[in-house]
Amino acid sequence: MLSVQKRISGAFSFSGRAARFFSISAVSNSTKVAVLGASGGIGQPLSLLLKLNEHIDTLSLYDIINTPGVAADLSHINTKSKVTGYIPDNDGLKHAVTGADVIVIPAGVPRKPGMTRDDLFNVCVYVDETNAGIVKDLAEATAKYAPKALLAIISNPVNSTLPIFSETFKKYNVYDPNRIFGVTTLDVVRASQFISELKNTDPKNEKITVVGGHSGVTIVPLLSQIGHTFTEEEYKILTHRIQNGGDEVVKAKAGAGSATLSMAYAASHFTNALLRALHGEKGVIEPTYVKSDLFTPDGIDYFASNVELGPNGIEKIFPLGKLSDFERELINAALPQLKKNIEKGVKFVVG
Ligand SMILES: NC(=O)c1ccc[n+]([C@@H]2O[C@H](COP(=O)([O-])OP(=O)(O)OC[C@H]3O[C@@H](n4cnc5c(N)ncnc54)[C@H](O)[C@@H]3O)[C@@H](O)[C@H]2O)c1
Ligand SMILES: O=C(O)C[C@H](O)C(=O)O
Repeated sequence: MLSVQKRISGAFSFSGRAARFFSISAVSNSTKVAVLGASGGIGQPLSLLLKLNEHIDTLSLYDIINTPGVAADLSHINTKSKVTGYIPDNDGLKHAVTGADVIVIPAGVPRKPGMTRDDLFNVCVYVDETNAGIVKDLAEATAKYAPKALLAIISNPVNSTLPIFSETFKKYNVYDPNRIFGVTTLDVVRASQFISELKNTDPKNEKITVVGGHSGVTIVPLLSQIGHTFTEEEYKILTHRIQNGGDEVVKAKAGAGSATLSMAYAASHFTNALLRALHGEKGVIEPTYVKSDLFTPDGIDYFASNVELGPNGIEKIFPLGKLSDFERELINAALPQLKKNIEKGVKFVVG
């Protein structure tokens, strides 16, 4: 775990006549990141990107299949982190998460054409496992063996899987809402790319906040806040494309899954933001789906908005800021759907 203070005694020899001895104090940057679902379409490229991350000392890969091979392959890359692969045998999940500072979770089945993300909640793919069941099992293990880790949940439907994590942690009396994040970064990445295509700009300069949740109408890009002028038609087209970016990929992959490479990039970006904050960087702000009071009066306990990250997770949740009439309508359309998705996740654990 990070922040273990180590006292290091070292001998530094100088060439020539003098040889001097020093004793120094240093913070051990022993940072462990675990990926659960590491052999999958997202898990593998994400693990590759994390292998390149200088903040990470130990990369722990867990999946029900193939992780020894993925870990062996990645371990030949000449970056500093040590890679270990675990499968369920021999308490693999326990060992994979124990001591982790950050746990990233892309475990679960992806959509096929014609499905909604919500359909993934109940679809049985792995014998008798659904995404809801997979996430609950992983939440239980995490609550038992790594309750202090920062958690980044990618598994769909994110609007419901985050509440499953929260309710499971409550059952184990280890719930800290500041440490559990639903990853909505792909919506932000897409928004920036789609805007740059329309405006012929460099996407890296297109910073956009996407709020709400992570499915269809619950994805609300705040296009009025970015300093471009759009026609009403452009507003509608862009918003529709950002809300349905996932469907674009699912359709193009024609039954072979959903976004994996762009998602790995997005998850790597978000994980890096968590790590930067863990390592003491100030002012790290990312849109993410979290336990939030912004819409509590509407009966909604989770909402994505800009969040400032710190060493213990959420430092501050920012309000949405000034909205256009169009965006207010989008939020109004998002709330009932989000409420249903959240209730479904809570019910799955609480009954
Ligand atoms: N949040 C987002 O923006 C976003 C974006 C893209 C995909 N997703 C979601 O991410 C999930 C994974 O997508 P994918 O394309 O990588 O799917 P995939 O089928 O390629 O990979 C999923 C992996 O999870 C593993 N797995 C299954 N049960 C497990 C368990 N109990 N413990 C550990 N691992 C387990 C599988 O063995 C597989 O390797 C899907 O639910 C998908 O909808 C979310
Ligand atoms: O669309 C999906 O099912 C996967 C993911 O949520 C996405 O936005 O690409």
